[in-house]
Amino acid sequence: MDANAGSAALPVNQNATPDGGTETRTPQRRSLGALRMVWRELFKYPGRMAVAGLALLTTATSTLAIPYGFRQIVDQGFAEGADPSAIRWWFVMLLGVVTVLSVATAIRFYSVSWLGERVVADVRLRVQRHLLTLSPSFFEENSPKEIASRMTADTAVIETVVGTTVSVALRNAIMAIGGVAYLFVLAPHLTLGLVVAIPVVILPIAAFGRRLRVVARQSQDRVADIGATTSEVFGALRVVQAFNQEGRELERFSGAVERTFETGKRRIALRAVMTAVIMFLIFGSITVIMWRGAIGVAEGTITGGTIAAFVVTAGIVAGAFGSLTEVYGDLVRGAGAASRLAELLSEHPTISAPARPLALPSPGRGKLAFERVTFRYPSRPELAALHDFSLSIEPGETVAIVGPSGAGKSTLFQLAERFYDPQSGVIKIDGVPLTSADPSEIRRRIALVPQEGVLFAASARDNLRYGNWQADDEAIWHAARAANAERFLRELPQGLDTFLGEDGARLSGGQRQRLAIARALLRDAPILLLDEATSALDAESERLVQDALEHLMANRTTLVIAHRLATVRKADRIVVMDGGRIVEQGTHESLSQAGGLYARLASLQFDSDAVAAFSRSTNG
Ligand SMILES: Nc1ncnc2c1ncn2[C@@H]1O[C@H](COP(=O)(O)OP(=O)(O)OP(=O)(O)O)[C@@H](O)[C@H]1O
Repeated sequence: MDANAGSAALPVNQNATPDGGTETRTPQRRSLGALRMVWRELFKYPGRMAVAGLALLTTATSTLAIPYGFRQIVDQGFAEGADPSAIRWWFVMLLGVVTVLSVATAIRFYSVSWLGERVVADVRLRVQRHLLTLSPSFFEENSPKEIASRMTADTAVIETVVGTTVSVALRNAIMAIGGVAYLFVLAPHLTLGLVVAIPVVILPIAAFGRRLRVVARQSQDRVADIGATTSEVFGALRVVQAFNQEGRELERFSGAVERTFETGKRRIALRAVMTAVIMFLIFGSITVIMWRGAIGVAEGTITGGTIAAFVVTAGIVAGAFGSLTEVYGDLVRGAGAASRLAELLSEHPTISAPARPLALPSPGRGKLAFERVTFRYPSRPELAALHDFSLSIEPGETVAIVGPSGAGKSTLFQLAERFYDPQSGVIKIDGVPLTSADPSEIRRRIALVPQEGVLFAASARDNLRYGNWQADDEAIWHAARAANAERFLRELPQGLDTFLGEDGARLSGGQRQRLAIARALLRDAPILLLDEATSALDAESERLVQDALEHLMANRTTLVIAHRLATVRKADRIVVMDGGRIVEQGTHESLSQAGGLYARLASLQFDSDAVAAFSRSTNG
């Protein structure tokens, strides 16, 4: 995958659910080699693995010791004239084995599951740490939803592999091998018969199991459809009721419910048949063995205890083989999940610091220059978002960028933050080309106020400190005051500790903007990139935001994508862009009078009455 060539899109996740049916796309994905990444994580915990391994061995051997105990008890305990002390001894032994088995099972379960949880935690951390270094362009081409599914569902599959599958595989392999060996010791003839019978029992069960999993999956998908229909209807209940569509929506829902029922019916029918077949095969083979055994007992070639031990061991062996047939499928699913995570890890950041980054002058002056920059987004190589673009902004200057949609205004910000590198030309901060500096240094010189004040699901304090994690409460209140955010912050139920909730749903648009401004104030960077919100605010809120912006822009180099008349009028210079080029430059007065693109845009975009009044006043 070559992210630089703009083809960073990951293959679509085929199936990241832990419950089966993973269809991986490439043969390479089918190989279990992808699980190497998981083993490597696992081997970081050798002590825990040793405990798990020991417990595993103990449970497997003590499980096999149970039929041995049975044999002794039946042959000696139930025999006529048996010695009571011998009986006690064998029962005590059996209880001892059961105790060891129980304790070892608990230890095995805990250590193996611990490893599963730990490995998944480590993988999640590793992937997240890596993803945070990738450029925003990666997330344009790969949906965050898809990546989130890898972080949750795929890692859950890996947890199953480590926490269950591997343990099941090892334990059952030991029990199958040990069990068959013991069976041969007990009754070689019967065992030969059993060796033939096991595949006859196991194969149909495995085949049924696979079919059942597919149908179970379809069943789950239908249930998910019900969920989707429900959330859609209730999410838009006002529209549904306003258009009197309740009846139609119920019909649609009933369709989804009936389809779920039909799939469910197929699943339970299959399960019913499967149960009958399995019961017949299992109990049928036990009956046949017992029958052969009974003949052996009658002929005096075998003891009752041996038969008892044989049946119990055969059950254990059959169960072990049954479990082993499922292991491969689980491992393949795990390998698919691991390779999807490995893909994320192998993604190289397109933007990184040079080996020997140049230091930016300190303290920063705030000069920002674009020199003959031509830039095409990797995903749209045919279109130049900036075309031979040059613009130099002096320290402390405020430049307003105006232009129609798609002119390339936001692209300037993307390049100034070095989220992308241009194909030609250079961008400099304080005379240093961005490609020669450390990206984190560059970004430290910039405060960004996006159009929509982004709020994180955290306290108001942390949302503000996003600008500067070192800021104390005094600095926070100082910034809040300057951003006209103090009053509403003080009125929050727990002040700065108030949780702002996902998407900051508890704040109005204007309040969010002022919070974003306060955050940028705390950042206290020499360069300000301000994307003015287009959302209309009421007059009072608008005034508060404008006033806050003035505080923010003071003594800073400001590049503002302007949507407000007040902003362009205060700017030192207005740059009018179209098609990735500068088409006009000047002040509001000069550009309004020039009658070009700016004058046209201004009359549409800004408050037209105000522009008209302004034009009248300057003309007369
Ligand atoms: N991430 C992207 N990938 C591909 N093309 C993009 C991307 N972002 C913007 N473009 C394209 O680049 C051109 C410039 O876009 P840009 O966002 O800079 O315009 P803008 O002037 O900010 O527009 P608006 O005012 O609508 O936000 C447009 O043609 C746009 O379609």
